[in-house]
Amino acid sequence: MANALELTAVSKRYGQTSALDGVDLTAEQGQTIAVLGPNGAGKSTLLSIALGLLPPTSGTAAILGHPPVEALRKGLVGVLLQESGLLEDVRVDELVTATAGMYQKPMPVERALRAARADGFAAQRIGKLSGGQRQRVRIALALIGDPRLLVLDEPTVGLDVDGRRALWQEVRARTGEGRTAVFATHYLTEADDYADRVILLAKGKVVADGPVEKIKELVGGSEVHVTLDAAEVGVLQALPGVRQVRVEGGAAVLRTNDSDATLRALFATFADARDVRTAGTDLESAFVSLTGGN
Ligand SMILES: Nc1ncnc2c1ncn2[C@@H]1O[C@H](COP(=O)(O)OP(=O)(O)OP(=O)(O)O)[C@@H](O)[C@H]1O
Repeated sequence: MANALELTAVSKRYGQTSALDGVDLTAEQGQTIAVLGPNGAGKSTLLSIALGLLPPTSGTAAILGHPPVEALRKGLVGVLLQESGLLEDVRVDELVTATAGMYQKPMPVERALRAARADGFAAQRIGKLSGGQRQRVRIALALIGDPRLLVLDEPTVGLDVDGRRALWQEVRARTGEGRTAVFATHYLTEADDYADRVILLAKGKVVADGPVEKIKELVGGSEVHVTLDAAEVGVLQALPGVRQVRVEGGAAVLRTNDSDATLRALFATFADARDVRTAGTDLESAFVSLTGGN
């Protein structure tokens, strides 16, 4: 069975900027994959190259065994890009119906509208819609071809709770049937809740790739959060067990292999240590640690 998506040694340069640097990615059919990374990490560039919308400087991309442009032409892919333009003067149902006509085996228009929670304003002109309603229309357009692969760039931006829940319900139903979804997001909880696998990008490189649990394990240990009036990072770094220190507002966050030893030394060294709490590694901490704290 062909992979849903395969990127091999993909690099993209814009002048001096290296947007992607030797990225390999293989997505099997039936997976839901989240692409995470700080602003400018290369997520949109990766998705655009995967879709054949942007040529790589080097490397290759394939969708279900086809060159991306051919896969798009065959209607195998549904796409939602950030803030893509929509025709303003047509009704929502007219636009979705016209788009359905471009696919060989589209899903019924009503079903796509319902799945995207756009059925309540199907007769409205697009020009009159709110930002979140427009995003629902983009989702309906991504779904209408009943594609084997969905590629979604920050799909839940601007969506309310109901819209988000509906989207993930649809994605789950589709991957349950062996279809594939790849989405970029800044919402780590979405990756945690809905992705089988996370690809973590930083400065154009894949810094981690695997199930959410594996990504958390990569960082390992636990964290001690503490408020101090004044403390030098170097002193905190030297406490027993501590592997990494970062400062968040007035609090210091110590990543440690031995939270008991760290806590004992912390209280012995700093009389003003307060608001102390410890936590296991969550995806956010792993993200910060693996992407260099951006
Ligand atoms: N058309 C372009 N011309 C020049 N540089 C670009 C262009 N598009 C992207 N870049 C640069 O490539 C890098 C990756 O950008 P990209 O948009 O892929 O990041 P991203 O991870 O999607 O960011 P965000 O989270 O902000 O959406 C950035 O340094 C960006 O400035």
